[in-house]
Amino acid sequence: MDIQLSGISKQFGQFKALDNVGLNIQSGELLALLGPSGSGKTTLLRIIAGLEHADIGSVYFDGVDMANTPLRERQIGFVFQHYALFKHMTLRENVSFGLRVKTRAFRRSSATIRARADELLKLVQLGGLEDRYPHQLSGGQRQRVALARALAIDPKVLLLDEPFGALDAKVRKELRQWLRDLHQQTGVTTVFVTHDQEEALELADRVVIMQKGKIAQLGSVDQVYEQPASPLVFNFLGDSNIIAAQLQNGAVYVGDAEIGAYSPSANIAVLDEGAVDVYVRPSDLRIADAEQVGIEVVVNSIQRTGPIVRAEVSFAHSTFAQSHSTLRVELPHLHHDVPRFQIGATLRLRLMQFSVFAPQTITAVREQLRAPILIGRERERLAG
Ligand SMILES: Nc1ncnc2c1ncn2[C@@H]1O[C@H](COP(=O)(O)OP(=O)(O)OP(=O)(O)O)[C@@H](O)[C@H]1O
Repeated sequence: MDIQLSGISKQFGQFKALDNVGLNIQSGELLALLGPSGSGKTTLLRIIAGLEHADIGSVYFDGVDMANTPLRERQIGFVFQHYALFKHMTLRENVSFGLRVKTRAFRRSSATIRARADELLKLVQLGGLEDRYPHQLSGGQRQRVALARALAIDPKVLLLDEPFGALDAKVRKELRQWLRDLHQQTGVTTVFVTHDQEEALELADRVVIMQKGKIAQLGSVDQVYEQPASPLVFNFLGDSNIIAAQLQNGAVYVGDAEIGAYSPSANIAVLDEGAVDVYVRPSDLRIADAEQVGIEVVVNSIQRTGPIVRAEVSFAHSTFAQSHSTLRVELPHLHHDVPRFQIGATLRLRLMQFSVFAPQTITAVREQLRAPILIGRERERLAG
């Protein structure tokens, strides 16, 4: 089933939680809603579900306006962060609950319901545990029961609100892969909310990045990662270094070094020549070969954490506007560049991939971020 959201706005008192959101969710798609806390993700999910009403705008399922369709008729499966399983019921009873409470006319026989519950428990890899109670399971197992229960009603849409939010990192990773496989088997249109960009990028077909009640960007995982439409999107999807640069004759310069051509992405207004900010991920910096253009830096520190080597470097030439600041570099520990990252060494770094945006004040950059970042840019703007 496809879902169309058209001009959705929602206000809580004076606060605009959603501001004219339009979105088409394709049938069978796995779509992630990602964004900073308070950006409106859960509100949007609740409006799709019919748990909340939009002040303005409409929700269509397969082209049908849902305005007058109550929640119970929308055939939606939900899973929330805190699995609300019934403690006094076995797993089989939990999963079959939605089928058992249907009105007599729609209820299937006890044997059919039992078989369906057992089949779903097998699907979520809990076959054999049908008679256990929730307290006898791990957190990850309980969350899988919650998913089986949501699937029991043969939902047309599955809405997941931070379904793995309360679980530890390792279990989350396992469940991600598992959810991806499950989605491939069931093909149910699925929308899930997450704070975790890695989770969104790994799981979703497409990602919606929300900012202050609006859609900051919508695209495939590759599109949003490789062609972020704004500094917020870039920062939100991973670590950033920000370097003050110049745009001249279609090329981008850091100091005297031409680091590459300026190729504006389709979704961003073309920038004027002059000062710009270059955004580059620590993992997109490598040592330049002799014939390649590079930015000269000095290695300040090196840290080895498992499979990743992290270095902090500063610009080598004090004439550079960026000379007071540092960049972070990340390399896989077996990478051939690693031995050359010695403290005090002077190296030339190339930017394998970068984005260019209009310069922002540091306050504006910080406001968008959840975590502090290291920034390469001139002092005056640092004060701004
Ligand atoms: N029932 C409500 N009454 C008043 N304000 C609300 C209500 N529900 C949500 N809000 C506000 O609307 C904004 C958006 O909330 P929402 O839960 O949609 O954000 P979110 O992006 O899901 O955030 P988080 O990631 O922290 O869950 C927040 O500022 C929140 O405080």
